[in-house]
Amino acid sequence: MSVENLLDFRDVEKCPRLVIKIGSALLIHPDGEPRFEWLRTVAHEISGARERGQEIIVVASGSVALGASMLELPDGGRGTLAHAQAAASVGQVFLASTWAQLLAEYNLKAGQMLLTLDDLEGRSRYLNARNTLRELLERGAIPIINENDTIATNEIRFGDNDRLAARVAQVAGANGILLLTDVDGLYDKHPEEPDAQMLSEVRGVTEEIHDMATGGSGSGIGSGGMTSKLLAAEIAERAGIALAIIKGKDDYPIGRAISADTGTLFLPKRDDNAFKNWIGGRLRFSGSIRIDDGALKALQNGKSLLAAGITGVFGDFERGDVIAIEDAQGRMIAKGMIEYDKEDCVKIRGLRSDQVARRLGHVPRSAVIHRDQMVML
Ligand SMILES: Nc1ncnc2c1ncn2[C@@H]1O[C@H](COP(=O)(O)OP(=O)(O)O)[C@@H](O)[C@H]1O
Ligand SMILES: N[C@@H](CCC(=O)OP(=O)(O)O)C(=O)O
Repeated sequence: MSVENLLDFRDVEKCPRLVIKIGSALLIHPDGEPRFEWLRTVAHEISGARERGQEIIVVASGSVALGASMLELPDGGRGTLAHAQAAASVGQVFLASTWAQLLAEYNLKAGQMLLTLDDLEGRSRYLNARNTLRELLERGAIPIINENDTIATNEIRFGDNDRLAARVAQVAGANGILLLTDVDGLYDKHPEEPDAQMLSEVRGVTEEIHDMATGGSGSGIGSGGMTSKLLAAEIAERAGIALAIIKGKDDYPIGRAISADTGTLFLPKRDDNAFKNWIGGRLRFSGSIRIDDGALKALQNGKSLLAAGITGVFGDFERGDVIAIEDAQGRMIAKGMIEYDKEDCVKIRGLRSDQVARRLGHVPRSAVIHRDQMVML
């Protein structure tokens, strides 16, 4: 299962989970008015994807540009950090409600997540983001993600929604990322230069590729320019996720670019199971969990590990550590990222889910180790 050409981004088998990033320049006219009708065509495409069974996550820029126009701030709100933060605060309310309204026309629910890149670095916040994304997707909602610009500092200036999209894709275990922007793809030099040529495929974001990006945003509405898209492509490449830069200006932009096969596709280095590869590659564990025969059978059938099947807890570990799973005879049968620390595991071993809630006094994660975060040996 991996994306090898642009057409595959629409293929639910090859790309069951897709991140779509929409740049500010697409969302807003130069006079600051939102492009509602255009956005409705994107909502239509998202609903079509959901109907095909594809899970969609949206990374939506535009809060600063929208808020700047609403607050009548100069320089698109990017003159000072205080302006950008105030603009983002006002613009985000509008941005999120616009998405909610347009998706509702297709009977879809929007779930807002405001993140900073830092949120995805720390282990427990990473896990929280991962679980929220998973829950939203399982319930058929569309996560609408933006930077938490009212507190972010560097990100708001450098337009890191491109990198945020790549990190979100990694956290969500997505198979593909589409960066929709106001240019048809990556050109070998600034697209306004007369002999500039578009690249249709990139294997490896080398120095030479980075050198092709010049300056910041072309429109002056966005902020990252091609530079931040290439940084995103590098993250995606390493994470084993295919990424494409496509033109998003026209109505129904995704279908249009994909059927015409125009855009720049960045091929991933490995297959799309980078997270499991990472777990599978772990050689040292801070602890282990012993399970009974019933749980062993469940795991062999692709299920998650529940507290009820745990018979022993060894070593010392924190939530988010990769630990070993042993069968009743003490043979290591799997590795996985654990959702509880050692102390809680001891408290809940052998308990049914309703008993776990009572024992810990809070609503727990349904699984002790989720199947997406487990590798059988
Ligand atoms: N080599 C290049 N190929 C394509 N676009 C480039 C290149 N170098 C700089 N750019 C500029 O990057 C812009 C896209 O970035 P940006 O305006 O930040 O869009 P978005 O708001 O979608 O993130 C293009 O409009 C273009 O002017
Ligand atoms: N988070 C900011 C946008 C940051 C950003 O990456 O912008 P863009 O280059 O237009 O995708 C906002 O909502 O205005």
